[in-house]
Amino acid sequence: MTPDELRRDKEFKQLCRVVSEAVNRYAMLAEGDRVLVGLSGGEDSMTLMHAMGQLQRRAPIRFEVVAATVDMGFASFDAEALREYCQAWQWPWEYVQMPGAELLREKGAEERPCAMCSRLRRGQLHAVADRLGCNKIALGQQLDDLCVSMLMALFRGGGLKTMGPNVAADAGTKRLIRPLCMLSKERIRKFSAKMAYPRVRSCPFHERLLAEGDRHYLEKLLEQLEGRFQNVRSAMLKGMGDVRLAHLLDKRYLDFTDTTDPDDGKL
Ligand SMILES: Nc1ncnc2c1ncn2[C@@H]1O[C@H](COP(=O)(O)OP(=O)(O)OP(=O)(O)O)[C@@H](O)[C@H]1O
Repeated sequence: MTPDELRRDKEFKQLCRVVSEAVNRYAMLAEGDRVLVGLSGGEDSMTLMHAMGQLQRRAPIRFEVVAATVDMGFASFDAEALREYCQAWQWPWEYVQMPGAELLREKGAEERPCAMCSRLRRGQLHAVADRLGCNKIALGQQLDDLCVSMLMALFRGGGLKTMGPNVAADAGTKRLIRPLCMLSKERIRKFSAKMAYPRVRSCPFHERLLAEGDRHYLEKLLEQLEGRFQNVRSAMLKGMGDVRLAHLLDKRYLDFTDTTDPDDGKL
């Protein structure tokens, strides 16, 4: 697709409308921001980069966008294909390499690699953001990721939480933003199919994580739930934005002297 075709594409326009709504709702962008987009080469972050470009053209504020890719040193990661794509779309692109595969092996983290892998990656992204003077880092997590994280935290006893759309990072020196937080994976996938993104990635643990990983298990569960609860992702999005503290069990937020009934007796 050419840049002109993309700008006219109906699906892309609709997708950007949702991104723009999320950006406004959660005050993700401000005049003069320098935003580093974490570009893994996957369809979410590639789509995020396109959407950020459109926002830049359309938004009443001015902000800069740079993409950054951390090459973790996994065999067959095709950085060249990504470089070519970035060049073709004239995206400013930073490329950093780190011996991630080696570090995972040394630390014996290959059994459960995700947490350490993302911690290492995050460190690199923050370093690039500092070097380039970026005050925000945009990540490509979408609505399904937020729903799955919510369920994961709940089922593992990690509290009622998910990935926030706009959170302080690095001791408050930067903010992490997630402009795709209101878009389902399905919509991004459908759009991505038209874009012919290069196949650049190779997580060596992918097959095993698909078969055994909790995240993938919960992704499948979310799909099953959709069969029973229509628009379950939208319902969860609504729920995550509508916290009823008085009906939860966290004593920090309960007032035992309050006599008003927040839900008028109904649960
Ligand atoms: N190697 C990387 N370099 C830069 N940013 C990355 C990298 N890997 C992940 N990210 C960022 O972190 C986000 C979440 O990571 P995650 O591992 O869930 O993504 P992914 O499934 O590998 O790719 P995507 O979300 O782009 O489809 C990505 O959307 C992207 O913004």
